[in-house]
Amino acid sequence: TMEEQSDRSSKRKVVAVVGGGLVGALNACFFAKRGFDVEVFESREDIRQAKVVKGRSINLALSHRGRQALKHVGMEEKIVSKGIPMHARMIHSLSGKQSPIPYGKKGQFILSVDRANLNKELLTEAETYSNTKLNFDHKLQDWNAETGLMTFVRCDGSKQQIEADLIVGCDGAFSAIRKQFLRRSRFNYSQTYIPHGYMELTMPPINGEFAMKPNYLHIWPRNTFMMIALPNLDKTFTCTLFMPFEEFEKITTGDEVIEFFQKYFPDAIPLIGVDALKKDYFRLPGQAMVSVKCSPYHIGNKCVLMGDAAHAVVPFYGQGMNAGFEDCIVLDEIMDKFNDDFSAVLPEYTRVRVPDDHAIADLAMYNYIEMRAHVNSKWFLFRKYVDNFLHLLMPKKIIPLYTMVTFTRTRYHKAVERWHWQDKVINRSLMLSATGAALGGSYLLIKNPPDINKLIIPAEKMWNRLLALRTA
Ligand SMILES: Cc1cc2nc3c(=O)[nH]c(=O)nc-3n(C[C@H](O)[C@H](O)[C@H](O)COP(=O)(O)OP(=O)(O)OC[C@H]3O[C@@H](n4cnc5c(N)ncnc54)[C@H](O)[C@@H]3O)c2cc1C
Ligand SMILES: COc1ccc2c(c1)CN(c1nc(C(=O)N(C)c3cc(Cl)c(F)cc3C(=O)O)c(Cl)s1)C2
Repeated sequence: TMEEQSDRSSKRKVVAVVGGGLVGALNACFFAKRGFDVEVFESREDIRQAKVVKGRSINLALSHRGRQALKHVGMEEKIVSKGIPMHARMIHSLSGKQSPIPYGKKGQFILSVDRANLNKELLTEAETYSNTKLNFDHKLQDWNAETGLMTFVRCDGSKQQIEADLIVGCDGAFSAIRKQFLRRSRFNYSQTYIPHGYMELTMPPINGEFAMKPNYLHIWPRNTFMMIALPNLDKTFTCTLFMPFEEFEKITTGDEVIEFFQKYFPDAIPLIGVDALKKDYFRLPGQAMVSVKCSPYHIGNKCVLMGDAAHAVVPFYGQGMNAGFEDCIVLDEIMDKFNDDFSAVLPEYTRVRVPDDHAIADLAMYNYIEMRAHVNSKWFLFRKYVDNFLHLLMPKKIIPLYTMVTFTRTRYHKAVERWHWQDKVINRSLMLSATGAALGGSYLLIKNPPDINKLIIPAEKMWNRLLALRTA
């Protein structure tokens, strides 16, 4: 049993990782690499043995933070080689016009990776460590924060009691481990379901080739509605449609689906296919998206929450998994600093990581509200041009927020502070140049006044055009 095991090799502490998803599987590698006895407990069956059901290939954007974590356990190369680089966004306008906006310089790209494959590769890597054991069909039902005793239930209804020196809660947004935290005083918790849902649709290849240019993150920004598409190795795209639940509920027949796409994403209809669209759309209902923030992440020297169990974020920054993977590096660095002493490591992890995970949760929610409010293709293009122009003008001074988030390991809360500071600088310099122009202009006007009426119209037209960008 676990007791015997921990008695026998008393020097080797037992770490129980609850949840064998993306973060749990990666964490198992991190802890095994440090020489702990690692036991992973996953409620589902081993996804590597499930018959290859031609299900939907769900994909995710992997960026710098996540790659650094994979690199730490020697997995970066293996995962990157099976990812598809996306060097730019491809903005689809209502008229079907496609405009690329690069993510940055040549080498700056993000990767579209298959979620199921990533999970399988990480589980297999964890298993290569002799001091790691994977336990599938083990659903955590309850655990005791004082004794560290966990109760798992199997699908045949039997129960198993297991204890460990450290419990790492990686059991996702609806974490059972976190339930115990909720019963304790001074535990802060907030969760927000947003009114939008998401639905995945598949865009098949056309004549064996990608239906659209593959090395792009395709976006159809339509204020209230949005669709994005990421490429897969099998030359399909997985499209994610974001729409308020009340809109999902209005569409009940295949024809209404086509009517809706005709209105908002006309160019996507021939690419997905009318029949496929009518069928795919009713495969599953719109899925909910929740944002969870909590603190502290630990209890004593016994338990720590990581990944979505600690911070579920809305996906409007493509950072959820990247942040959860970065959690693993941060904890590992603190373990080095405090020599694996959990009573010092866990409080320090909460102190260091809570501000950053809360910052990315806020950023993602802010971007959701921003995209929903007034981001259509013109405004998206305009904003990114301004970002990139200012960055070109003052590369050291102005770094676009998404660059700090996606291509650096700048602490998330520092990136937000810098973004606010830069916004002030930009607004001030815009004000300065505007007043400068106004003063200079008015001086010239006084000196030789032109026929003012001829001026008003173009200025007003230009201003209205600018505003129209936001609402068109
Ligand atoms: C639409 C959408 C798009 C996204 N796009 C991106 C993206 O582009 N880039 C990105 O970085 N992130 C993205 N994310 C976020 C990403 O999916 C999550 O952040 C990531 O999956 C979190 O990993 P996790 O291991 O913490 O949790 P999960 O992946 O949810 O894994 C939790 C695991 O715990 C298991 N479990 C649950 N309860 C129990 C229990 N009681 N006992 C035992 N096991 C249990 C589950 O079976 C599961 O295997 C997206 C999310 C959504 C919804
Ligand atoms: C699989 O499901 C999903 C769902 C949502 C996302 C992803 C995968 C991947 N996502 C990325 N977002 C950024 C980003 O920084 N921003 C600000 C953006 C935010 C939105 Cl919402 C958007 F549509 C484009 C960009 C953009 O800049 O391209 C990246 Cl960089 S990658 C969002």
